[in-house]
Amino acid sequence: MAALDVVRTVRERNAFAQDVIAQVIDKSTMSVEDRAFATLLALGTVSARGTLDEIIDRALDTPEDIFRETRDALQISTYELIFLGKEAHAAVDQGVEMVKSFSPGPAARVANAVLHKIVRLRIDFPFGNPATDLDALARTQAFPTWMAKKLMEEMGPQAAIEFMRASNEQAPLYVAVNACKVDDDHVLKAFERAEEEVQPVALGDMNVQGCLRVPESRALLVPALARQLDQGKILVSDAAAQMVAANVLPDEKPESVLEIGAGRATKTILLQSNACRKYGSQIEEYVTIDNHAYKTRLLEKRAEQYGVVVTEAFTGNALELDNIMPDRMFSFIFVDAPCSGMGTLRRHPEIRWRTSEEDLAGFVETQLGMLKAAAGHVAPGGALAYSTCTVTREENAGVVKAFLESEEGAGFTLDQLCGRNCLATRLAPGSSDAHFAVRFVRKPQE
Ligand SMILES: C[S@@+](CC[C@H](N)C(=O)[O-])C[C@H]1O[C@@H](n2cnc3c(N)ncnc32)[C@H](O)[C@@H]1O
Repeated sequence: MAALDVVRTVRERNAFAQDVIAQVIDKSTMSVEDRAFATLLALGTVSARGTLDEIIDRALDTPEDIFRETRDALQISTYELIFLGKEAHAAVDQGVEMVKSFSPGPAARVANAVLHKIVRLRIDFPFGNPATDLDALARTQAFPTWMAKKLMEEMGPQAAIEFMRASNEQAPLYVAVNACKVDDDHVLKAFERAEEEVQPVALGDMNVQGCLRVPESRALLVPALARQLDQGKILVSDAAAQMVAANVLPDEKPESVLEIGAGRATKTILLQSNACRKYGSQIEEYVTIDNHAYKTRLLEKRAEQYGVVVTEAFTGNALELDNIMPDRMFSFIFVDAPCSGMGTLRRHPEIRWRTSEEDLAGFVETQLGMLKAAAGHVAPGGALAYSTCTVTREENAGVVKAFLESEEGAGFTLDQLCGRNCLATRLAPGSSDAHFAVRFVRKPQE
């Protein structure tokens, strides 16, 4: 029933599944095992929603007549039948019980009939040959066809299939040691005392300093470790975000930083923590901007919790930077751009079916607009970094190229990050999300 609550709330409020899970499942009194299963079911159902709807529609004469609540419950049972291979009777009975919990009459009879039909349809899934039929291939991975096609075109078939498979896995849990408050040893000892395992993290050939993998997510419920979180000593964050934050800062400590798209402060905390590691202290003038007031409020609260210096937190449209902070220059600007988020589908399962191919052009316009708006505020000799958590060519290399070819980008050159033109992590089972970052430098005499 908890999974049903999540699926329904995500749909009704257009909410993020992880936020709803945090409220509905993480705060419940269910056992650790029940919570883990409800989370798996909720995340799986939300991420496969479009494919599940298609299967449900195949089992209905008039798909538009079914109540939305009934469909939510059917999606969960269909997910169990098709993707978890659950035994037919158990999945049907459970689905009918779920529907009865809010509508005991005809809706439960409809659910029973539909689920029996889906049991019969199951043998034909994915309704085509995945080797030759893209729709069938997309169904096997519960991806929208346009997304599967795009991944195949950009990555090649094998890498695309691996990427889609990995997107359906459970995301690993990582924490960052907040060097603004403690050193790594302090946190390692806390885990040791709590008898919980943590592992250092390397992505490819790079160690990510202060990044720890926590194999058992329940470890963070242990009071002593939960306290480390409450006290802002550790931060839950994907390893790729940590890797970007560890490597985009310039070699010399910047006098002032502007973070564009600062959201809820995750990168703010990571960047200031890495400033402590790299320069021995936080950046004294640290300004942020995001276009959502509620995120700015949260940013200020979290900055305080994590002991992180934020000198000014603006709410506003970064495309209009010239009006918001005219003539103001920064030695380093970090653009954490809004993007399609396709490198984070494990953590944000709703993205898959909420994003359309047409949305990509809108993201590119904003990303390029942010870089162009930021360009005039980078001090001569200063640096400008650009980061996304996606894998599409147009949002990553495409935006970089378009910026360098633009009038605003003409005064910049692409810098090296760890000896390469860009940082790009790959999504793989048991590893980090896929993030992308580059850094430009403004020519001194510009
Ligand atoms: C990738 S998210 C940033 C995540 C954030 N840096 C963090 O680590 O928590 C991109 C952010 O850009 C913000 N954003 C989108 N369009 C914007 C705009 N035109 N001006 C300012 N911020 C914008 C979004 O609200 C979102 O928080």
